[in-house]
Amino acid sequence: MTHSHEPLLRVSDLTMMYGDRVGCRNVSFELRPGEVLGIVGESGSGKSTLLRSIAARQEPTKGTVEYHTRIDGIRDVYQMSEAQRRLLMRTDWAFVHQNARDGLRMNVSAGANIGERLMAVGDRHYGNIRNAAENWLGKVEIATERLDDLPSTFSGGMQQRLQIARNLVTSPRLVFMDEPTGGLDVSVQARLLDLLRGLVHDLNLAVIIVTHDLAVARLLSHRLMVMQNGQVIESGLTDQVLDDPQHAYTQLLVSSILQN
Ligand SMILES: Nc1ncnc2c1ncn2[C@@H]1O[C@H](COP(=O)(O)OP(=O)(O)OP(=O)(O)O)[C@@H](O)[C@H]1O
Repeated sequence: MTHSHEPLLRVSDLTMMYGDRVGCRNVSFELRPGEVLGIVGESGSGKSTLLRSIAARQEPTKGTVEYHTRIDGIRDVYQMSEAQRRLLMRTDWAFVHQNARDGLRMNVSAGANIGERLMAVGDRHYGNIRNAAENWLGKVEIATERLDDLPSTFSGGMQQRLQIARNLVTSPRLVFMDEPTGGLDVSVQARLLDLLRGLVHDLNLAVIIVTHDLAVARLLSHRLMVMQNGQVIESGLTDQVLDDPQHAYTQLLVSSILQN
């Protein structure tokens, strides 16, 4: 069991180069259980590169990502075997994509999308799996009578909520989110944000969320990292960073939002 004073995740000196081009450079931070970290910055600043490198989706050029696993204690995720890393990614970790289609299987039912992740961790009891799927549809505010429908018959907001249910059914402790409300109508975004905030709080999830939307960052994150040209130029408590930005770039980012 992880004690709350121990970090769940430790990222040290993470650098990702694409040839000569910097994706992200020298990023270090720790994340505790239940903590929500927002990564903000303009397009091309390295947010997605950093997220992918932390989430074991793209091996960095340099640096380490250590995670406090339930079974083996602290492990460097890039030193794990492929099988161990895959297991981690579909049990204790989750990844919510901006485009729900990237995180769902569109040719199987909503219920199967949720159940599949449970089966991947060894659950074989059909009744239990169906109950869990129904339960999770309810939690993400989708009518349970839609259990056997294909995700392609869902609205964009419903697909995103289904993706969240599929991700959370295995009770992960760390969730990566890449612009989870991007591409949705403003009213749909607000409802989704509300739902996410409730789930993150109720399930005590640690989250790393990439967003270019400072309002989303403010609502969900405890702490913020501001990126520019692949580097973290400012970090701190969300309210501190947004209300009293120290770096000129952060000041510009905050004031440009306020003017809109
Ligand atoms: N697969 C790739 N190959 C080469 N260069 C890449 C690749 N992915 C990203 N980059 C470069 O790395 C830098 C950071 O890009 P990244 O996509 O991480 O930024 P971002 O902040 O997530 O941007 P956005 O908000 O537009 O998604 C950019 O200069 C980009 O051109």
